[in-house]
Amino acid sequence: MQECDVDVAIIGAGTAGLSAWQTARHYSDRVALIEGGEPGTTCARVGCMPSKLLIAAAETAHQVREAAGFGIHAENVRVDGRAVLARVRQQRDRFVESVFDSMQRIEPANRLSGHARFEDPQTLLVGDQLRLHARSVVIATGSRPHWPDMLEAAGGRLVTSDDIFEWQDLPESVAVFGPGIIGLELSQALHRLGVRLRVFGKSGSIGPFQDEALRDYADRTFNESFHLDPAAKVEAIERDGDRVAISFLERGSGKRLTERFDYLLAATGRRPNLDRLDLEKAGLRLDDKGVPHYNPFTLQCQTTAGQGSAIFIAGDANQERPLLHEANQQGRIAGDNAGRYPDRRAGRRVTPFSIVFTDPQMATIGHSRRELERQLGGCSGVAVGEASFEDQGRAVVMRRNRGLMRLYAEHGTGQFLGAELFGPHVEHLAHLLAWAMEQRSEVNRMLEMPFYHPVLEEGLRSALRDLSANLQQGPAIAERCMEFGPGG
Ligand SMILES: Cc1cc2nc3c(=O)[nH]c(=O)nc-3n(C[C@H](O)[C@H](O)[C@H](O)COP(=O)(O)OP(=O)(O)OC[C@H]3O[C@@H](n4cnc5c(N)ncnc54)[C@H](O)[C@@H]3O)c2cc1C
Ligand SMILES: NC(=O)c1ccc[n+]([C@@H]2O[C@H](COP(=O)([O-])OP(=O)(O)OC[C@H]3O[C@@H](n4cnc5c(N)ncnc54)[C@H](O)[C@@H]3O)[C@@H](O)[C@H]2O)c1
Repeated sequence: MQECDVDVAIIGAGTAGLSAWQTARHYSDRVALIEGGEPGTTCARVGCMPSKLLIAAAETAHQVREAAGFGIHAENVRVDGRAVLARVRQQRDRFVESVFDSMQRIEPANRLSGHARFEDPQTLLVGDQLRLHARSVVIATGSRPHWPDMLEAAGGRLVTSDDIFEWQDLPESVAVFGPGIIGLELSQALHRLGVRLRVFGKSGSIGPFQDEALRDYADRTFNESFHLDPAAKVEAIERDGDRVAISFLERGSGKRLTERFDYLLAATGRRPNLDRLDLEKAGLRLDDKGVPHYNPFTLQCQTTAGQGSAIFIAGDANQERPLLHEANQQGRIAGDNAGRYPDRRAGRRVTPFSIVFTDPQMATIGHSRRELERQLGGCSGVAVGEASFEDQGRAVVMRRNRGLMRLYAEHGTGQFLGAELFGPHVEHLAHLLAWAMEQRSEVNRMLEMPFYHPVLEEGLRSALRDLSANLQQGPAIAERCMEFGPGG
């Protein structure tokens, strides 16, 4: 077996691994990046980018159908499934290509191919041919789709988000298991492209929402378009020729129904790629799911003796916040600390926030209300402000007046602490709120910011005013339309 010495070894050339490589490279020329699967990153190959491409096509079909609501009639809308999927793949391939281009900048000697696993805390076996000794290691191995055993009954008709972008044409029907983030984005897109579907959940949860008011609102809204039961009673899953037969108790009526679908899409969560790393040989303390204990600011893993190890963990592999911008930022922190090891520095972690690209979009910023109540000693510590998009001026203009937002702040200080949003284009409002949290803004200071008219941000102002009133720091909203123009 070939032996090799490096200063830093990074396992996984995804978003976290690439950003770790770039940062660690500031300290040494001997930084190895090891990729054992398909290069190109999850985001570009099977994640963020192809899913948003599919959503963009679905959104277009929806807008054309909805045009009649403005008095504009586009007859005989036809979705060409083959063309839709061909464009998804064509653009997806361009994104993957741009990742390949950036990888070309890495010297060939530093780019290793093969599955890596630990032999001891500072030695990796890469494939069957190479033993790599490293002063420090970054685990950036990402995650993969995970499904419960009961779904296996669908056999070859069981698919995940890794598979569907390779479809040559849209199927007639899909049963989606998991109304989480991936399940909702893909379900709505497929529905709008003409695929018949039903979405089955388990725990009652919908997307990222923790606030019941938002969850119930989203439940009602999605159910106006397609069947979604967040706490479904599924009795049987069986193969029936080329199809999957699913027997379940219908929501509301409790009637036993059996429906057949072309595919069963498992969107039941993702699990970190840690199980084939031989982590027991790395001398790390693991939690009950096999994830190493690590410091969230340095991303340094703990040894079984509770000391800082020479191993760092970033991105989906640690499951803390499995999102692209987090993988990138965590990769930088882990790469910096692996490069300077045994010295290490606490990295700056940004406000948690996530955006789901459904319509209406869903977003969460900061901590959930339940978490804040836990931290601040119950509901008396947390003030809530809300506003609906149903009568919001700009949303009405665009015929997108569905949704609700709830904002949270601390009683006494008036500091803004978090929000859950469901509404049109809330990706932008979510950024404003995340930036306000980064500035540690108080609600009344946020209200002093300029607001144009007529814009969706005026809806945010209404929620902030409600929050200010509930903090007992501002007046109750009486005649808001008179004060700010129609639809504020
Ligand atoms: C359908 C879908 C849509 C998404 N949409 C969004 C979105 O809109 N916005 C957003 O922020 N996030 C989104 N995400 C999440 C985002 O894609 C991930 O958080 C991000 O890509 C994780 O990056 P990573 O570097 O941790 O992992 P990856 O990019 O998966 O990289 C890990 C790499 O490690 C390699 N590897 C694993 N084990 C080994 C080993 N033992 N040896 C060598 N190599 C190994 C793998 O082959 C892989 O290339 C989406 C995810 C999915 C699935
Ligand atoms: N827009 C984005 O930022 C974006 C998009 C896609 C994915 N992601 C990332 O990917 C991660 C994984 O997404 P995900 O949707 O796979 O996970 P998730 O945890 O968001 O959703 C999984 C869902 O499956 C349900 N479920 C579990 N077991 C089930 C069963 N037996 N039957 C029916 N339902 C079941 C859960 O209750 C949950 O609703 C997300 O946490 C997110 O960080 C982000």
